[in-house]
Amino acid sequence: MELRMKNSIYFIINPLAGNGRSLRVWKKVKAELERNQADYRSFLTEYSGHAEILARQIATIQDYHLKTVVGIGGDGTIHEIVNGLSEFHSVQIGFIPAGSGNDFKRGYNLSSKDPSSIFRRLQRQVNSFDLGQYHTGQMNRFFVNSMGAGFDAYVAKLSNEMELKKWLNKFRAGSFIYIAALLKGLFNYKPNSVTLTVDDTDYVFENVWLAAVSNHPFYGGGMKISPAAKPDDGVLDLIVVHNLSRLKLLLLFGLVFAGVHTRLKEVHTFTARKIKIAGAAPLMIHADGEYIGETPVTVTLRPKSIKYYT
Ligand SMILES: Nc1ncnc2c1ncn2[C@@H]1O[C@H](COP(=O)(O)OP(=O)(O)OP(=O)(O)O)[C@@H](O)[C@H]1O
Repeated sequence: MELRMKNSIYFIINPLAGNGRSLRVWKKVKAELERNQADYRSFLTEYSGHAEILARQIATIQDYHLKTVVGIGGDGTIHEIVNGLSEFHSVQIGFIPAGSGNDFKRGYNLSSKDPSSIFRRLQRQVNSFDLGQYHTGQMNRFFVNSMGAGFDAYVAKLSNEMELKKWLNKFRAGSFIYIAALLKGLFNYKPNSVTLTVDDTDYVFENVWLAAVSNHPFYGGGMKISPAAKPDDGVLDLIVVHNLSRLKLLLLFGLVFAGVHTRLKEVHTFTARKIKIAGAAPLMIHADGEYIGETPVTVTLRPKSIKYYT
């Protein structure tokens, strides 16, 4: 493919996101770009992981000419684009939310009412945000929303595997996927002993359901897991949920949409620049809602190192 063009806008579209919603959105955006005679190129993703490869290829081939890459899709798409561009610090990222969960949109306060307004937004100044980074024995990668160990990773794995997801997406009821997976996981998951190293201090928690590290409040399609988290404050927000019955955990997930679960005595919150999570037995971990492996995992932050148009 011939990619070399000066200062044009590159679009990466996941045609499957939001059960095809992103293609409808792309049609509107394209019409707006053509009305404005914009200099742009576009690529549709063809498989899982393709957005990351495309973003890296575009940035590598374009070198210092590249200014803007815009993703259209869900949280999985922006996760891949950010990972593809993580070493290209001058690239500015735009995103048009068209997925089912859309926590990235909520967390970074992006507008999605009029997708074609992206062209006007791209004329404006970008803002710098913190970028979460996680390291396991095998991986050293980035997250934009949150990552977590334990029950939430288990639920993420279940929800991504659920056939119900496609069906619910048709009715724009994506948030219910997480609720269905959560109910299923609730009966199967066994809490564990976990050691957390928060900056330089060790804490041991028994019967831990989950330890979640966030860059902004939203998780799982609109739940405010870390209500005080801010994507540009230079710290990660950690929440630990332990020592509670299945019934109370269910109650907690009812409270989490309003972000008032942090008042419960079984919920502990921390802020830190570096967090290590290690379970007595390996715990499942997720990054931005995708199951990625097992603990131990170390999470750090690159302050204000990524530029998004909001
Ligand atoms: N052509 C493709 N075929 C199969 N999978 C794809 C393709 N393109 C992208 N994907 C994968 O689709 C997954 C889901 O995409 P994405 O998260 O953007 O949409 P969503 O699940 O509808 O939204 P959200 O994550 O906000 O709920 C991503 O993990 C991505 O890797």
